[in-house]
Amino acid sequence: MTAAQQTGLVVAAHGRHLIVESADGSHRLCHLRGKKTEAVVGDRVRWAISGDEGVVEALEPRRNLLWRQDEWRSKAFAANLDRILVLVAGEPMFSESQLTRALVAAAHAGIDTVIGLNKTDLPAADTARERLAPYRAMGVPVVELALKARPAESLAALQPLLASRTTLVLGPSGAGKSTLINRAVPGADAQVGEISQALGTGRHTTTSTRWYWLTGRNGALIDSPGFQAFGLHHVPATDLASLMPDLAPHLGGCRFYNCTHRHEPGCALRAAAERGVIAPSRWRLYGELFDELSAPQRY
Ligand SMILES: Nc1nc2c(ncn2[C@@H]2O[C@H](COP(=O)(O)OP(=O)(O)OP(=O)(O)O)[C@@H](O)[C@H]2O)c(=O)[nH]1
Ligand SMILES: [Zn+2]
Repeated sequence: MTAAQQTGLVVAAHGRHLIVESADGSHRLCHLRGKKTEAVVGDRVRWAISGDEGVVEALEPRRNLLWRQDEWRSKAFAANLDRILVLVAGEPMFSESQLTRALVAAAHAGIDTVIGLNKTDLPAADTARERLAPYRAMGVPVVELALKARPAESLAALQPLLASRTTLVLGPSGAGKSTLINRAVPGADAQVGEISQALGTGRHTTTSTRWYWLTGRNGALIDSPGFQAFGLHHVPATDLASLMPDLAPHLGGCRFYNCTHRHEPGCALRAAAERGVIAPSRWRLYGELFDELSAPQRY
């Protein structure tokens, strides 16, 4: 590190514009030097003052990086995460495909996941709970929440999971992400306002990812848009089963060592699905995702 360099944490990113937070809590608008580097929220960077702004000169090595890759472009969500909280609800009813994609991407990046079932005050929560049964059974913790109807109780349930960790919050539109941030982060609106102003984006834009400190800096939440098109093209199709905790235990039992578990005879995973050990919805999603990931790329 040269004398002029300082270290900082990326707390917001919008294209090549970043907000970097220094150890004293101050924020500065920074730009990335060079075309090759790409920084995301959660990155630790080295930067130098350049007039009123700053230039990010290097990224510290990342512990992990969650990203999605669609057919046409890849997008990094955030780096150096301890956990991903996937927020879902019965109304609007969550998509099991999106949930599974998020869990596979997290497993691929080596990041723990927890599911938050929000809006448990609504009758549709019963169906949502049933749809989550296979996920509970495979060991993904499911926390029941009613962030608007019973905020204190919900935050108390989340507190042990969020404390002293960096948690990325993902979830479909309407699941309650903003409600969570506003309840868990006093002054979240002010933080957003300050950052949007610095980045020159609209106050309510949802196109950028942001870091929020929890009270006393005892952990942080990262809010990120982009759950809808959760492409997994960075995951090799042949790795998919090993990234699905309900399928993985059956690997190694197939007749063919290179079984794709799609059409081969003597497939141990198919046998498990037929016995009902693997839930029908999960087996169907495996097939859909495998075919998607193994299809020839169109670009
Ligand atoms: N009944 C009920 N409604 C809730 C609960 N939590 C949030 N809501 C409502 O659900 C709606 C969506 O919540 P948001 O927090 O805006 O959801 P979001 O995930 O941020 O959605 P986007 O901003 O579109 O990404 C709002 O009208 C909330 O008031 C809850 O526990 N129970
Ligand atoms: Zn097989």
